[in-house]
Amino acid sequence: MSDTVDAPVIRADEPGSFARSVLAERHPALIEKVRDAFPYGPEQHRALDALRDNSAEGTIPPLAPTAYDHDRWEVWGREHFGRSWFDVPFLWAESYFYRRLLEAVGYFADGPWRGIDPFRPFKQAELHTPQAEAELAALDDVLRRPAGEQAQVLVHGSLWGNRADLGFRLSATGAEATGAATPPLVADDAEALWSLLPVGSPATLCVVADNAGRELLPDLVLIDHVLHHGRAERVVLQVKPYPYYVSDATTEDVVDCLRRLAGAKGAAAGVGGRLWAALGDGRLTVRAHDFFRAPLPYQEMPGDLRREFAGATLTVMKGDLNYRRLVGDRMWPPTTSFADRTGYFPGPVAALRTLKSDVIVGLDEPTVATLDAREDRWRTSGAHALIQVRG
Ligand SMILES: O=P(O)(O)OC[C@H]1O[C@](O)(CO)[C@@H](O)[C@@H]1O
Repeated sequence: MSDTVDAPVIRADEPGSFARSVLAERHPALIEKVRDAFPYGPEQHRALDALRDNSAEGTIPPLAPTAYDHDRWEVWGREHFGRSWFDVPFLWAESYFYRRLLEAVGYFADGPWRGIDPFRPFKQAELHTPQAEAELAALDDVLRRPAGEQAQVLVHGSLWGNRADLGFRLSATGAEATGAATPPLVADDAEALWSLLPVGSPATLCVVADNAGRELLPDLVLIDHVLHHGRAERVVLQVKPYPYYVSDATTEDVVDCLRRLAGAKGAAAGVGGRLWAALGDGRLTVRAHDFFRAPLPYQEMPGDLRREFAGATLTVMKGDLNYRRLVGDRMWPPTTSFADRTGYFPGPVAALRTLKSDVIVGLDEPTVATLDAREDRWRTSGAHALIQVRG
């Protein structure tokens, strides 16, 4: 690890970079989308204007001393307050932007808007699109196939479901946005993943969720498969403790997805019913550890979370943000070993991720050469995906 540990931390200081486009283009667009989705009052409009102006040109302000979780952000932000949003680590800047956005809409304040998820309308809409309907209907066929085939299809469903996040679609176009074809994976350790969960083993699977809506539905179907076919005795689903990165799943989103499944027709309803029962008898647990909304890499996870991961037979990290936090949000040479980068992780870990930011490790030379030769934006377009495992 030592030869690559100095890979540059990703920041948005370079005009034209992906990180810059997220802060300078996606964030203002998101503010307007949230503003339009709710009948907010003048105070919230003023706060949203202030956030829009500040995050475009200003320096990063600390939270007010009376703010919810002020003390924690004082520590997390010590080195960054007073600097430009573009000069601090990209991971930190995005995370703090979402914290400020919640503040602007009154999420933490006493009053009627307390606890109202500003992204909920978008997440809910996703559950009722024709695509979601078709994906649920397709389960009638998929769940009749042999178990091994189901496993293969469902892990890919969960993987490509990650392409569906709203933040990404705020700027993606064409195939990137609609999620048309799915090319071969740039790394595919699916076999290693399933070998860690043999049928009949008393495994505990931990799934660190990413997006709600059209990603969480296939995640839940995959979890049902694992429990139903005896590949794990217990599953822990980790979600965010509050709304984050537009579409990240919270407990409320899990409940919405379970209701959607249970209320569907055919095989999907069976999945919903089994998962509902699994929550009732403790085979499935939902947790929302506070660290999941920290602007930090997993290498800095607290002891209780470390122990929790250590107790799992396998932890599956879903999505791009979890990948950045898992391997470190740096410009690693793409052939850097995934096993080395995740060597600190306290147990076997798998990443299921579509490529939506600059970070990438664990590729072989020929794959990198082919991608570089064919596409300018293969790291960020969302058109490619990977399954990587460290056993
Ligand atoms: O939902 P995912 O897969 O974690 O993707 C989130 C990604 O979207 C972005 O926030 C950009 O919108 C990336 O910076 C981030 O890694």
